[in-house]
Amino acid sequence: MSSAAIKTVLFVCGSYNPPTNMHLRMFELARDHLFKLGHTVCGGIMSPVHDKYGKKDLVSSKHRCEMVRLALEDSTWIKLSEWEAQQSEWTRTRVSLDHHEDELNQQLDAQCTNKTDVKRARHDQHNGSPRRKIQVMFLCGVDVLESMAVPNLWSADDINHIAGHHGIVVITRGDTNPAKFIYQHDILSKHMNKIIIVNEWIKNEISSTYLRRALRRGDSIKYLINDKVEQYIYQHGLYSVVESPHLEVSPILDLLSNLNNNFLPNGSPETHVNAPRDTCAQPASMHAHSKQQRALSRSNSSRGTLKSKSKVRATASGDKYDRVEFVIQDGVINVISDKEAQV
Ligand SMILES: Nc1ncnc2c1ncn2[C@@H]1O[C@H](COP(=O)(O)OP(=O)(O)OP(=O)(O)O)[C@@H](O)[C@H]1O
Ligand SMILES: NC(=O)c1ccc[n+]([C@@H]2O[C@H](COP(=O)(O)O)[C@@H](O)[C@H]2O)c1
Repeated sequence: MSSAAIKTVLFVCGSYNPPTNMHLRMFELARDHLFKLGHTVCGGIMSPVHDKYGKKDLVSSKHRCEMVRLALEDSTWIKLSEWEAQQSEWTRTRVSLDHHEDELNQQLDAQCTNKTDVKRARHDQHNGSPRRKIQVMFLCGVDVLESMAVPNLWSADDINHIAGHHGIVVITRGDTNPAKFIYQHDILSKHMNKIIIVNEWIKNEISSTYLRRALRRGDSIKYLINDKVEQYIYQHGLYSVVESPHLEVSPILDLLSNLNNNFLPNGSPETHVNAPRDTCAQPASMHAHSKQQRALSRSNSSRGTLKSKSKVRATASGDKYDRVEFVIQDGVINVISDKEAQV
């Protein structure tokens, strides 16, 4: 059977704590690469690890599965598998790969009502078992591949089976050299022909660790994670999130939208937000010292250069502040009072 006749399903197990955009990018990168090598990739599986895996800061699999489900709502070909999470204990990756491959092939066989097809499948024996029509390949980042050298973490037999039977697609991460690692590993080097390295040329160091840290500090995680997953994290207060960085500044946004219509197309200086009171006066997009500045900075930062032709005085309020007053003149926003609400 040629590699094009076997359908490939990519399988990634992991913590997904939380799922990041890079977790999904991995699938796209791998599919493009495999397509160029002549494989037919027909699906992807994300399999969140069991709670008993016991990794530090792991939130419950109920939340992690729900976050993966939300992240995948827009994907046409990658699906969540809750099988690992629903077992009574942690499952080795080899066992999970085998389970998903058997399950898919059985379902495909069951759909195969044509008797000759069934006969052919039975006849097509390979090492005593019916030849598979769907191959579930192990997709991982290079850190997981390298963990195969950690003593007692993976059994030699499992590595042999994962590389030899399933095949591995590995995505580069940081300044790593998977080819050298594979060469130095006795078992992996035996299966060099079944291990496909996909170079991520646009280095992307998004990790769940980085996002958890940002959330603990109240920093924004927008554009690193699916919007619905981000909302889910705030709604459920996951990862000791200190506050939503999205202060309610809609009145200011409305105001700026209106002002935009009054701005001249060319010629005026760039708009800056001057710091209120005694804080450093910097363009808000460079550094926001106070919460008010952060709020204004967010409302401004995506708008680029604004051109003003008139002086405007206005006030706006948010959920934490009862009133922010500012004047816009010659493209400069001057905050003139920023009274914090008494709670
Ligand atoms: N930026 C990345 N580049 C390449 N692979 C990645 C990247 N982020 C995650 N992966 C891969 O995604 C899979 C699942 O990742 P998992 O959620 O377990 O780890 P992680 O994102 O590194 O999380 P943490 O930071 O919590 O350790 C692993 O194979 C991991 O190597
Ligand atoms: N022996 C094994 O099968 C084995 C060992 C280590 C990690 N893993 C898997 O790798 C995935 C990623 O784990 P880490 O986040 O610890 O790198 C998890 O889904 C975990 O189950 C499997």
